[in-house]
Amino acid sequence: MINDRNSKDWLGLMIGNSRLHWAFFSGNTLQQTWDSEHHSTPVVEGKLPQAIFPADLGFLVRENIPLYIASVVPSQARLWQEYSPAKIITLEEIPLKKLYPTLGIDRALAAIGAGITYGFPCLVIDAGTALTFTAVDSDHALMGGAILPGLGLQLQTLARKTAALPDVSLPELLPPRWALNTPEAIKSGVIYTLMAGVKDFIEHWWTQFPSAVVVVTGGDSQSLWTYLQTQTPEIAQAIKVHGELIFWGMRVITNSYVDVDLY
Ligand SMILES: Nc1ncnc2c1ncn2[C@@H]1O[C@H](COP(=O)(O)OP(=O)(O)OP(=O)(O)O)[C@@H](O)[C@H]1O
Ligand SMILES: CC(C)(CO)[C@@H](O)C(=O)NCCC(=O)O
Ligand SMILES: [K+]
Repeated sequence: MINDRNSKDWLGLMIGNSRLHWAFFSGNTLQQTWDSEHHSTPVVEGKLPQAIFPADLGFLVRENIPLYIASVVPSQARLWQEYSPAKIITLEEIPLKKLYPTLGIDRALAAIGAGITYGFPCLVIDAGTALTFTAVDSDHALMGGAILPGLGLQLQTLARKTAALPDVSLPELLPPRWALNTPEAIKSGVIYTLMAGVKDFIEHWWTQFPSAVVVVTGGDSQSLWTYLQTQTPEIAQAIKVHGELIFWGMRVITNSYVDVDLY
């Protein structure tokens, strides 16, 4: 029950480049997730701002509730340091091998979340502000990955850095490849080339580890999967979409993760 004040309650906060991603857990059970805007002022000591919570979770404001923070935006993370129950998750705590020091904590958490949920080896594609590939082998070692501008960022950058190109948003469905107007031409160019790249990375991954796990996560994961489903249904059917991978990963490194023998 969400409204029982429970000593096992905790919050997870993933600070991404576009926005904040939140999760409310009771012990191991993920109760609810939501997103909120980046903050501009520091959090007052010991008190979370009401504005971060959806209406039905307002009761959490009054509790000294533990908060686990993972951040890829240092200036945003600093705003939370006065909240004393907060703990920043670092790469050293992630039970994966061969992580390099500047690897994004979001990538490491999503990779461990994917491995624990679906098994190793696994490839995570995070379709967020940036789109990342993060591959982990059967020995739980980082094989490597890649970073490129995400779908939304590609569209925004084109509009911002050119005189004649307008802002366009991601379509729900895969657009026609051969466009006869400017907005459709932008959508086609960005989406078809990004999908070709995604397909190429997945196929390469499968040459390394035939039919191994591929999971798509992040703000644009559902759109990406819908486009793939139209363009290459055989690949879409073979991969998974999971919106909460990072929080699955966070659960592993919090004290409340007690019920599973991980390895
Ligand atoms: N309300 C929203 N605000 C911002 N982006 C949104 C929203 N709804 C969907 N999106 C899509 O999500 C994408 C950003 O993904 P996400 O929210 O995972 O990024 P993020 O906050 O930078 O997190 P990360 O750093 O983990 O990628 C954008 O390209 C956009 O198309
Ligand atoms: C690539 C992003 C921006 C994706 O959110 C983040 O994981 C990050 O800032 N990474 C640091 C660089 C790296 O992962 O190699
Ligand atoms: K930067």
